[in-house]
Amino acid sequence: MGAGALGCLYGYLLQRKFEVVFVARGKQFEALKRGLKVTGLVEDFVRVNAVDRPCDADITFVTVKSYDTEEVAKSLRNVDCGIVVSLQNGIGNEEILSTYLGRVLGGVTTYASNLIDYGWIEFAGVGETFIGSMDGKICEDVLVVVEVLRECGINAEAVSDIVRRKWIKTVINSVINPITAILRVRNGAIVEIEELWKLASAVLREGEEVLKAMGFDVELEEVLKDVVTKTARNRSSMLQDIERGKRTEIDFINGAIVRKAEELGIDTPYNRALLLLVKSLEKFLTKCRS
Ligand SMILES: NC(=O)C1=CN([C@@H]2O[C@H](COP(=O)(O)OP(=O)(O)OC[C@H]3O[C@@H](n4cnc5c(N)ncnc54)[C@H](O)[C@@H]3O)[C@@H](O)[C@H]2O)C=CC1
Ligand SMILES: CC(C)(CO)C(=O)C(=O)O
Repeated sequence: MGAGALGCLYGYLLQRKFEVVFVARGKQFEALKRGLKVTGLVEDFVRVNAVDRPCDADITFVTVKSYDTEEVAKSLRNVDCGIVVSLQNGIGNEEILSTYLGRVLGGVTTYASNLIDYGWIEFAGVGETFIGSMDGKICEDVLVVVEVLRECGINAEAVSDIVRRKWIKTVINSVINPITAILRVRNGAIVEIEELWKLASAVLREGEEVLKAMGFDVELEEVLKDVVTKTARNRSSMLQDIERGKRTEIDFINGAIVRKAEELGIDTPYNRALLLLVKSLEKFLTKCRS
């Protein structure tokens, strides 16, 4: 559901063994009717079953941007969508999906894909995929989804701490994504420029404080350094959105941290500033285009 960069990558890998339907829209739907081109780690061109509305399924992987989740959740009510798995970044998607649908699982993936053009993705990185239920139980649905992914050669693991993992990934994204998007730099700049590392550390500390108050006591400095170093040449997804004049997922990343911090009585001035800056940038770019 949402056959963009990540959805097409998962669809491509899953159709090695299973029947997959790619739910797309607009120009992407038109292009996928002709086929899917994959470059990067794999060079391929395959026929795919592309449709422009949801359909019945045993498992539905939700891969739209977070700001489209509610609309998608509503449209999935009209079909039997089976087990629903969010592979999205940010906080709140599973909660939105659960408002409208049953059997919703959370997912965290570090597989990487870029949309080069309509109907064309770059398979940019093999990673890991963690699947879990939001209440922490490793139920039958979790095991089924993990088995399906593994059968297709996707590195997948059933976990009992998906909420914690989602928050950790969100805190890492809350540092890298807005800073790179505002300054229009690649991820590596965060460790290469001393002042940026100072800023990144301050944002990170706020995220860690919120996580601690939630009961997730984690030290993320080494994790942040590792992600930045391994993705040094990347243009973060938020930077790419800003460059394309698209809306970003800031409300579900830094916005989620700010809201949780307010609930817990914690002040997060750096996160608030980044949130306001990226939201201003989105508005400014929209104005420039019109
Ligand atoms: N691209 C990547 O490597 C990774 C992405 N993610 C997360 O996965 C999610 C998706 O990211 P991308 O694939 O990069 O975004 P994307 O923008 O390439 O793909 C989303 C697709 O969903 C489509 N869509 C939205 N509403 C729809 C609807 N109602 N019906 C049909 N199609 C609809 C959009 O047109 C778009 O093609 C985000 O939350 C992102 O943060 C997570 C890990 C890696
Ligand atoms: C890890 C990182 C920052 C890699 O670019 C990412 O997840 C993103 O760009 O959204």
